[in-house]
Amino acid sequence: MSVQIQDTPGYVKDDEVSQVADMLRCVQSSEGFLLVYSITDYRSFEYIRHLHQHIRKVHSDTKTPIILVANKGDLLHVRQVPSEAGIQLASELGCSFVEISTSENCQDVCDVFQDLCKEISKHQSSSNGEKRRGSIIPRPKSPNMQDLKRRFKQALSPKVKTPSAMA
Ligand SMILES: Nc1nc2c(ncn2[C@@H]2O[C@H](COP(=O)(O)OP(=O)(O)OP(=O)(O)O)[C@@H](O)[C@H]2O)c(=O)[nH]1
Repeated sequence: MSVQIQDTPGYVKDDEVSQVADMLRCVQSSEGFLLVYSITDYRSFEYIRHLHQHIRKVHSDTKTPIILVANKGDLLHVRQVPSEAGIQLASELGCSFVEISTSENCQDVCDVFQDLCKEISKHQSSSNGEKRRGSIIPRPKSPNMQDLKRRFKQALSPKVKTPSAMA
């Protein structure tokens, strides 16, 4: 699997038409999403719903992989967004949730990207499976051998014309 990562701007104003168009293009070409906010910035948390709506506009499939990521987990003394709020939002949006600190634990970052890749791969194989199932042409029923034998014998036997058939 090859991975291409696209970082989008933190905030995109709705009246910045070209920025919105750029973001929608990026969303369109993506197969999975990490929605990241900072636990020290309530505005970044609130903005997640907005980003999620943009994704849904483009990917109506509710199974498109999305992970909600709460970042800056090391800055607990200036926390504005409780973990519970993140968990609640993730459940509302139907996605998974993780709280990490990119500056303190780079393994967390690797893990979250790996988890997203796994979800994308699972999603791809399940949607490919659905496509395949939808395109299968039903196989003809296997012939009834007794019936075939009977018809074969009938075809070989000399035809006797009955009087009624002659009339
Ligand atoms: N303490 C701490 N600081 C962090 C963490 N992650 C990022 N930062 C800092 O937060 C600031 C913003 O980080 P960026 O990586 O520019 O964030 P961004 O999401 O790209 O921001 P946008 O440009 O708005 O998209 C930088 O000063 C980072 O060093 C973290 O986990 N802990």
